[in-house]
Amino acid sequence: MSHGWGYGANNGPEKWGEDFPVANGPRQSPINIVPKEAQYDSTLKSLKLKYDPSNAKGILNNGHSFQVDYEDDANSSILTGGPISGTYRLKQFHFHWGASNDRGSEHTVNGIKSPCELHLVHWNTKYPSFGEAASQPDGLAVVGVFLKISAANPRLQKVLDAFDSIKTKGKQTVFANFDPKTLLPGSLDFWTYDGSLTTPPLLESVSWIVLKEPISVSRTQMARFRGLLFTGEGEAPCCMVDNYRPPQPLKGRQVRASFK
Ligand SMILES: NCCOCCOCCNC(=O)c1ccc(S(N)(=O)=O)cc1
Ligand SMILES: [Zn+2]
Repeated sequence: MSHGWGYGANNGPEKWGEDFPVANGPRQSPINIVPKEAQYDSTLKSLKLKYDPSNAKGILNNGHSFQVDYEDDANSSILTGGPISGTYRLKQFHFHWGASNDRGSEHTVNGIKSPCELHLVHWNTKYPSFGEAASQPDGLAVVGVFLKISAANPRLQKVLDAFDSIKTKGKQTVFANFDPKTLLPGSLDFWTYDGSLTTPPLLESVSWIVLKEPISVSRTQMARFRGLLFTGEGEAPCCMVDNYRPPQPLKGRQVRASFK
């Protein structure tokens, strides 16, 4: 692709392999999760998420999604337990969503898409930085949470209220004092498997931890996600929708479940 990657017909997931050959690698993400084929693993520890709301820095429209960035120069917002060993620091969280409520998530369950999926991105502190960790097979851990259409989710309000300030690509604004733990469902039961970043550079460095229980989002709230733009100020506007990669071949990987 002469132009940058995206989600359009000319630069979307079917084309990413041209610039990023790992797109056809052995541990690509997302995947379709088939609960009946997941193996319950009693040795999996419970997930431990300890977040410091004051680590929240800003919210950015990066032209592919929007992300909330966190201070990661200390072990104050961390993930431990689950399938991982050691301590992983929260770097950012972001979402993927569809143009309509019948699609939008990256992982699917029994082939079913959700309208939206939240990703909380963490990096292994055995490496000096996120960038270093991102190229290591045990470098990253991403917690995925499905959003399903139901009552409005008040926990999303602060994020939604920032959208007017980050409508176009490259815009960012201060986003302080936010605890991502408030975005998690009641149960931390999860599926886990070895995978990759779901956007270029598609690095095969992610321990995926996908929560079984979704959180809610209303139709109106989803409509506000779709008001963001892929495009920059002054460019012909293109709505930020369908920014999801479809499921990739499992290639013999085992999906484990933390629950029976
Ligand atoms: N700059 C040093 C090397 O960095 C390589 C990592 O790529 C940087 C930008 N991408 C990401 O950080 C990044 C993070 C998470 C996900 S996802 N959707 O898999 O959770 C996809 C992409
Ligand atoms: Zn993501």
